Amino acid sequence: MTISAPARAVRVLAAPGERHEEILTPAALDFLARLTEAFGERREQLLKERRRQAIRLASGSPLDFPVATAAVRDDRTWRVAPQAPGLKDRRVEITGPPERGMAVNALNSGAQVWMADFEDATAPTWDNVIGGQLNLLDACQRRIDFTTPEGKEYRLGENPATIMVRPRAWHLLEEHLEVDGRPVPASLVDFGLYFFHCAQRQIDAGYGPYFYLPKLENRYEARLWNDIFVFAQELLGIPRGTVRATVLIETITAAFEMEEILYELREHSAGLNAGRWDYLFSLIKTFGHRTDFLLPDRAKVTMTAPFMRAYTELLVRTCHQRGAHAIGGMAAHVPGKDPEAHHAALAKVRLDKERAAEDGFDGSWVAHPGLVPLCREVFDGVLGEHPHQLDCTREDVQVEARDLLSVRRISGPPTEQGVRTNIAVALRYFDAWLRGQGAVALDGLMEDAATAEIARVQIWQWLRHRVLDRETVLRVLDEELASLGAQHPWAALEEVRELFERNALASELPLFFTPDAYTRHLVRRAEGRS
Ligand SMILES: CC(=O)SCCNC(=O)CCNC(=O)[C@H](O)C(C)(C)COP(=O)(O)OP(=O)(O)OC[C@H]1O[C@@H](n2cnc3c(N)ncnc32)[C@H](O)[C@@H]1OP(=O)(O)O
Ligand SMILES: O=CC(=O)O
Ligand SMILES: [Mg+2]
Repeated sequence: MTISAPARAVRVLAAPGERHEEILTPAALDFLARLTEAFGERREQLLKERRRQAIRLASGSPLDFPVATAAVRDDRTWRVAPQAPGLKDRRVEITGPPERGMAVNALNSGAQVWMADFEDATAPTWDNVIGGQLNLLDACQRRIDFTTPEGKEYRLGENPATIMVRPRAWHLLEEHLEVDGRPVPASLVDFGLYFFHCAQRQIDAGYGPYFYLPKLENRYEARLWNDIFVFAQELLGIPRGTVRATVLIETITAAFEMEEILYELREHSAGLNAGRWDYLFSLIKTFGHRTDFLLPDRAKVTMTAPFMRAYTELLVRTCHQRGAHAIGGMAAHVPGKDPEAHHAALAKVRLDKERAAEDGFDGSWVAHPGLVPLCREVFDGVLGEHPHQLDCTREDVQVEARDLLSVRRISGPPTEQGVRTNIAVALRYFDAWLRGQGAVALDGLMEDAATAEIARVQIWQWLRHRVLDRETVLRVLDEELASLGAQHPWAALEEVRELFERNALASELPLFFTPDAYTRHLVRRAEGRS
């Protein structure tokens, strides 16, 4: 493979780690430089457009299905690309960070797909980012087997799951790589390195380079990804249309452009996924200033709330009308060690998967290998021998803007327990994230960047609407920090407190906690070495 030199070079601003040179090859860095040159500016324009849209919505502009694209929605003839090898049957998809042991466990779990996650489940330390790429490269080459110092063996089995990679979202930067003195967009790093090293290898193995795309806010961001796919395929001599990508519908604005997002990506589309946690976060962030969007304790905002039903049913209908898979999101419960809690968790996950399968979803996410058999059993019950239920076109579903925005029916103030839980979750998650762990089990629930965002924006929203007072928050904050310190004497309590205060107590709500926390705490720059 030859790539002619780009006008500008990538500088690596990190000390060389073990085997990093296998990923950060001159050709791979040139490829990243080309992607950055071609798309960096457009990304910045789109981030500005996000801010403009947020201001319009905050000042009362209505959110509705776009008039400008009515023709795309009305045209019943277009369909997305056919299902690619390894993506026809997606009844169970396991997600998790691309950490080595978890990668082997996920690939062997019996799920059809492993979503290797650089986004919600990964704290983007440099070692996690490059280590994750190494694990993907090793998995593609079937050389990922290893034995731990304690003697535990990890061996890749015969029928591993199909790999889909979720790069970090558009708002994040990778500060250990620079082009022209500026950090490289993290999405381009995660996409680009995996594509560069593994696209051809995956094709040779009978699959392809497959992706999950997080936190898109509109059709223009989908168009940007499509253009990146066309460009990357052309540059590396990979046939156009080989890439497949499933877009997470996990922002409130994207829910109004599901058809358009599929349309923009149609030659590379592998459907949509209902990313419920970021969706709730986005809803609170976008409309947090409005009293009719005051949400109660997180535990009370379930998938049966009418506005969540409208969102998931519209997603299934939209996908199936266009020949695309609809994949259900994540139930937060994970198996526990205590038998009673374990059974209760499994029962809750089962209900969630049953609802998804009956609604017409073609498969669903699980957070843990122990949930794979349950999810498979539920979807087997509905799909049988069929790989999907695309013929369930949900003509019965009619969703209007007000259905997606009808939060008032469940709105209300928090309970004291709800406040404490949010503070505890945010603190414990921040602590784990600062130590390089992007997903944790807390009180039987999977917590990751998306759920931590909900925890801190709910506190912010409740304070803003004066259904919670600052003294209570500060008192509970002290108590929960003390409890965290007692359980984890190594916890970075001052940094955790600061993160919480900056992200939950500021008068202006930070859009995400991750960019600032990353720059302050995770970046470990060394002198540039190239
Ligand atoms: C909102 C969203 O975006 S959802 C998608 C993003 N979030 C995620 O992907 C979270 C995925 N899940 C996880 O990371 C984990 O399940 C956690 C952190 C919640 C819990 O992990 P643990 O505390 O290690 O659970 P537990 O002790 O029960 O694990 C038992 C074994 O299963 C493995 N395991 C647990 N979850 C996974 C997973 N998702 N993938 C692969 N292996 C897993 C563990 O590594 C462990 O393996 P080992 O015995 O070889 O060490
Ligand atoms: O990424 C998934 C979500 O629920 O957020
Ligand atoms: Mg998400």
